[in-house]
Amino acid sequence: MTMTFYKYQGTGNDFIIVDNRLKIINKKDTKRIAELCDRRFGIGADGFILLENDKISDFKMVYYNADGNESTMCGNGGRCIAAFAKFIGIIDNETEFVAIDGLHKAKIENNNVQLQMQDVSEVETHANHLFLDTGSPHHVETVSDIKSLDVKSLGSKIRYGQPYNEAGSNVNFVEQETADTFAVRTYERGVEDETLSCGTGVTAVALAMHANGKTKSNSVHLKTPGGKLNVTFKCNGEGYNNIWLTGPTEQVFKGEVEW
Ligand SMILES: N[C@@H](CCC[C@H](N)C(=O)O)C(=O)O
Repeated sequence: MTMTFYKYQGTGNDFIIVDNRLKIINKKDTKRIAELCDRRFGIGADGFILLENDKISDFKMVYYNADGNESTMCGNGGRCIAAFAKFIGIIDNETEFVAIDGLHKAKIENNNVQLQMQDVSEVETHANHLFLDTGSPHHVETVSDIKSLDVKSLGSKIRYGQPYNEAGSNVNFVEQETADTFAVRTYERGVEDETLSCGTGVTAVALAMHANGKTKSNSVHLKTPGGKLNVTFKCNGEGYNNIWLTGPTEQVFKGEVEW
């Protein structure tokens, strides 16, 4: 069967997106998803996303990591699928859709997409890092000289180490630049490498840096290797709500491939 796909990127985090409203895809074929995400033998992407019908919201987002396994929430993918939903005409400039972690609102202005993230009830503070779940699990560690860090090797040790083990965590390294600006590099589980940007990752970094007092601002700028993102939020004592992730998205190309 020939499948039409669209390639999107959000600050360099790239995705294959397929309109699966007519249920054309056999979702159990995770081997084929991994092949399509392969950067040498396939289309190449950090993740594979299906847009499906939903009974209570505008559409459903189903997210797979580049390894072919369905995973938890993807923030940049959520921003890209909102732009795609507008492109195929099922929404206008505002939407509410469902993903694995629940309902998300999104607002689109030209190529810029704002995505509301789930509330975060707890930020765990440990001796050398913070840990929180922003729809996906994130380890956050402050470093100096972030540019020269070997993110793949350090990230993979943490991702497979205690207490995360096989289930794993995404790993974010962060260096403060100004009172409300942080440089971030992320090792993504399921890609098993550094990606150019991670939406749930920068959301985790913004909240963690507020929780540990490194910033007092509730509008935090995050500089990733793939571009700039912004996270705004309200602090409600222990946790955070009204969390919005904002940044650019782009449709890179459309293609056809055998499924
Ligand atoms: N790129 C994503 C995160 C995708 C999920 C992650 N790899 C995991 O398995 O936890 C983002 O933009 O949030």
